[in-house]
Amino acid sequence: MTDSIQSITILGGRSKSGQPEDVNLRLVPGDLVAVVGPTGSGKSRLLADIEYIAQRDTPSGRCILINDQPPASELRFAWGRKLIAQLSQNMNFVMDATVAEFISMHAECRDNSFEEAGLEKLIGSVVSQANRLTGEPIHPDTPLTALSGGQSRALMIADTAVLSDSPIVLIDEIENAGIDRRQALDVLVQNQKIVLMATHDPILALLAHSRIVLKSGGIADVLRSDEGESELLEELQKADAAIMAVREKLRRGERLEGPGFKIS
Ligand SMILES: Nc1ncnc2c1ncn2[C@@H]1O[C@H](COP(=O)(O)OP(=O)(O)OP(=O)(O)O)[C@@H](O)[C@H]1O
Repeated sequence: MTDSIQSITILGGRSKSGQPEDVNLRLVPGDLVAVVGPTGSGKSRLLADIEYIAQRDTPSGRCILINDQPPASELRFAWGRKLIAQLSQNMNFVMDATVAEFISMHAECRDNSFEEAGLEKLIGSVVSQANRLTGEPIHPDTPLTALSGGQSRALMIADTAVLSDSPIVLIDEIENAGIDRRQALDVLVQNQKIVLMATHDPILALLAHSRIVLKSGGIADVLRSDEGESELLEELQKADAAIMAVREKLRRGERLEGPGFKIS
């Protein structure tokens, strides 16, 4: 399905108070968008509108175009549930299988015509993408239940990027533990997903190419990163790296005195 979706367009509806939204936002594969706003501001509604390919028939009155057109009704309902892959914070495996068996099962659910060599290549590709994201390498013959939290998240993200046929990936904050968040977003974007990420984390929001600002159920603004924000991102990433280094020392049971860092 990814091949058949070249764009998603959000046409504005109205906020909770009926204020019209002045929005015509076209997203293409490889776009990374943050969705920001306080609790109750309508983040989930916006994402649900995309998932249902709303045709001015949801509370927000928004219209979603696929490839610049309203979808034919049979496609709307066939696509509906498959449009969005969700990556949530709680990613733990409870299946009694190895990493390679899990990837094979997922691949075969999608397409059961894989030759053994093709499958091996696919497993290698998912595992190597996952290993870009985590400090502790994953091996194909590791049991899923033996993966750490960071390794599980990395495998889920790589599996979604490489194997899921959903063109849109919705991310609920990526926890800053055991995983390289920048690489995680890169893996999805490089695999031509349209990534929408609801977040309150300034680093994640600034890693996005643009951000949708929600207020009272309406899209109040769509901001694009500028030079000032790129500089701020660099500063925040330095501070983040310093905190991570201290956290690592804490984990190793070391004392936490100097060399300190200052945020002026
Ligand atoms: N444009 C809108 N018109 C009418 N109702 C709306 C609109 N946007 C959101 N709502 C409704 O407002 C309520 C809160 O919205 P929603 O759950 O999407 O907020 P949220 O930002 O995801 O909140 P949280 O951060 O707490 O999860 C929901 O009942 C939703 O259906």
